Amino acid sequence: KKMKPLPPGSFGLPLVGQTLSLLRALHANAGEAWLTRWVAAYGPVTRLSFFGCPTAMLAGASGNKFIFSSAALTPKATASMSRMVGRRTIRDVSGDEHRRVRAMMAQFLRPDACRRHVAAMDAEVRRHLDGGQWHGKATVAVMPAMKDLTFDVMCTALFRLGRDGKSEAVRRELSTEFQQLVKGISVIPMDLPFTSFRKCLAASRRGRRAVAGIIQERRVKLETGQSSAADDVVTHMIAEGLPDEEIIDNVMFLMIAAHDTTAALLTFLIRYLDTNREAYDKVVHEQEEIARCKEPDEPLSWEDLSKMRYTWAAALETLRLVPPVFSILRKATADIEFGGYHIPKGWQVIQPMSTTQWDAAIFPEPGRFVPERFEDTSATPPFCFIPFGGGPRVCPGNEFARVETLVTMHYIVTRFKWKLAPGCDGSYARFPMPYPSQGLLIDIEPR
Ligand code: HEM
Repeated sequence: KKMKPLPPGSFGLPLVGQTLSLLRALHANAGEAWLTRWVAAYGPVTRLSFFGCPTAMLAGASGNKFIFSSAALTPKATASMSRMVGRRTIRDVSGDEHRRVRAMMAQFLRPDACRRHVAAMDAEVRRHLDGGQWHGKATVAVMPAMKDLTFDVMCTALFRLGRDGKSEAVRRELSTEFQQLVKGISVIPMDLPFTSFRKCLAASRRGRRAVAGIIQERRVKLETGQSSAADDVVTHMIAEGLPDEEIIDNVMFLMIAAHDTTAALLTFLIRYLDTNREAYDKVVHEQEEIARCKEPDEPLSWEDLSKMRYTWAAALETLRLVPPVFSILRKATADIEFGGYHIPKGWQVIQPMSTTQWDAAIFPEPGRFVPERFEDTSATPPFCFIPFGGGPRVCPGNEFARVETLVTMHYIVTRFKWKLAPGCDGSYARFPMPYPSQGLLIDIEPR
């Protein structure tokens, strides 16, 4: 059988390839334009070189379908990510082992589990908005505030960290170390004295020690009958016999996956609602209707969340425009063929979400914020809207993120009015997570 040709494109300069050019575009929030130019020049299946690795880039819905279903593609973590969280996470295992670890997490992320998290999330969100970062403040830096909030929601709902003196100290320690170590994911992994990467590695080591302490404490409780496997994800993994090093790696990964992404979604939703008053008014109306039917201080219920259809449509539109995860990255474990081209074993395969989510043929006027597009999600063509990925690796935390987003937006919208602070233009850069300039400064006033 005659071998198909390699995809068209260029590997650019040795080692550097297109890495600096694309990273520069992402930092200038021009990544989508860069990709559009590349696809226009070479087509929907192309080759390029990224971080010194030959890479096939797929654009379009059929590429998405392929990347989510091919058994010859496995998730690939960047070297920086592996150094920060470890090499035995859910992303590093496949087949039965992957299904086993995923099931352990899903136990606490499925809709029925999320239903049980609503009360804890509600209390945590109120605690934040009543606390020093929002209450009584004239100006808020949204992204840092949202990172703090989503980190605490995750610690409370998923890891059952309490608020007593010792647990509070562990929480703050983890928060400090994670704020530092997430920066290490987006830098070149050069472990040299005085580099920012080395500082992040030190934070990662301290974070791991703190997680190891939690495992030790949970094991004692489990063995002495003070807790059960159903209590929290760490105890569950211990009861399932996962080795400690794997529990640490998975907890490190979960801690990043569970808070940074949702913080970005909330931040950009607040930004888009500020500049789209019609959508803002509809969200306010929906949330006030819910608040009107409740006693003061009565927590939100699962049923209340089901009434927040427009607010969730606005969140989905935000995920279309600014997906927190920029692209799906895989590695070919065997030679593969796609779209008439040969992709050799060992190559990276990358699928940037914007190639469908910003395609005017799929989402007319793609730069406009139109939540109505998602009022009926069945109208979206398959494999075109993929902020949570797809296939067997689809994000298992999507329901957790939905519930957390809706609870948070309910209290922000019903308690505050906001507008971008003078001097804050709402622009953002990608590292590759989107980060707004000045953390998105808003002026707030109580409603
Ligand atoms: C707006 C919020 C979120 C977005 C946009 C998001 C997006 C994603 C994406 C794109 C993937 C990769 C899928 C792939 O490679 O095919 C993923 C994987 C994952 N996410 Fe999320 N995520 C979010 C929130 C969460 C939350 C809240 C959690 C946990 C509480 C979570 C846990 C995970 C895990 C464990 C994986 C790995 C799944 C696997 O490999 O089987 N995510 N997420």
